[in-house]
Amino acid sequence: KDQIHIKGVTYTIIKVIGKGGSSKVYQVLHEDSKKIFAVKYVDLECSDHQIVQSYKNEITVLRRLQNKEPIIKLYDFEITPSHIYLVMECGSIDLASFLRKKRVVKDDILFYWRQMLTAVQCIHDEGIIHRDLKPANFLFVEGSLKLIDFGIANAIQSDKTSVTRESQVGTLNYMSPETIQGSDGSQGNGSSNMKINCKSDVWSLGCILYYIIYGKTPFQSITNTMMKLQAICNKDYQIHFPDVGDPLLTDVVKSCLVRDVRKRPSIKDLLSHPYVSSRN
Ligand SMILES: CN1CCC(Oc2ccc(-c3[nH]nc4cccc(OCC5CCCCC5)c34)cc2)CC1
Repeated sequence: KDQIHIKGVTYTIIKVIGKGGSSKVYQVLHEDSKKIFAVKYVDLECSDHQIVQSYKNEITVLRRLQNKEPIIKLYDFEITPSHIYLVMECGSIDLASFLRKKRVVKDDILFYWRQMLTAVQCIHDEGIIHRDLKPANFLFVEGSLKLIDFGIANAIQSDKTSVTRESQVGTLNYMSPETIQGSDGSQGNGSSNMKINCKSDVWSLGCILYYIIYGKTPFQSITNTMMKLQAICNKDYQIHFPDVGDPLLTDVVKSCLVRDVRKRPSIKDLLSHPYVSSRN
């Protein structure tokens, strides 16, 4: 049996959940407690100092956010010069895989939307902006959505070695216009103003909500990368919002996909939007 030893504790590998460049996520069994965990393994051999630091930053933030419900639990970790092991709670399925399998029932949309908003609000409250939010960053754990990562360290792809990889790593479909145009101050070329930069995550959340409602992201049909980027930034390119019989819901998704950052709502605004606040 393949086993992993972390801080002197033995875990038996059940299966590979996902693979990244230099990282893997396993579903493991903790022998003593017979509990299931997810172990994220990062090979630091061929990782430069920058990458090592990015993983350490991700761990620091993950530990700081441990008391927040919508953030994935970290139980233990081990950092050596050659590898990093993170023992985390194991979810049932990530949102990307879930949405590929089935459409969301309309009444569940509000439930998921509220949880995604509160999860992203947690990292914003810690001064973290993800800037690369997509369904694969959200995980179902006992029926509730939790944020798996904060966009600080490298991304993980789903382990579909056999099937063609529909992984969402590196997808541009959720990227905000200001991130594409580099006017969000992330390259230090402008205001590092938190209030404005948080809005990039609101755009991405809007793309996720759009995908949940309509089964595709707003610019998915534009396959040419350059054309896609231009359309995302082009104020004259109208995104269509077909009626789905819930004007409040279409109002929410429309408001997130406003290209003018100043006119785009904040997470706080979205949590007090009638769609969210007027229903139980
Ligand atoms: C395709 N198939 C995959 C297995 C399963 O989905 C998951 C199960 C557990 C998990 C997970 N739990 N704790 C986790 C802690 C960290 C990272 C995690 O995933 C990372 C990455 C895995 C690939 C998909 C994107 C997220 C973690 C995540 C997906 C069912 C669908």
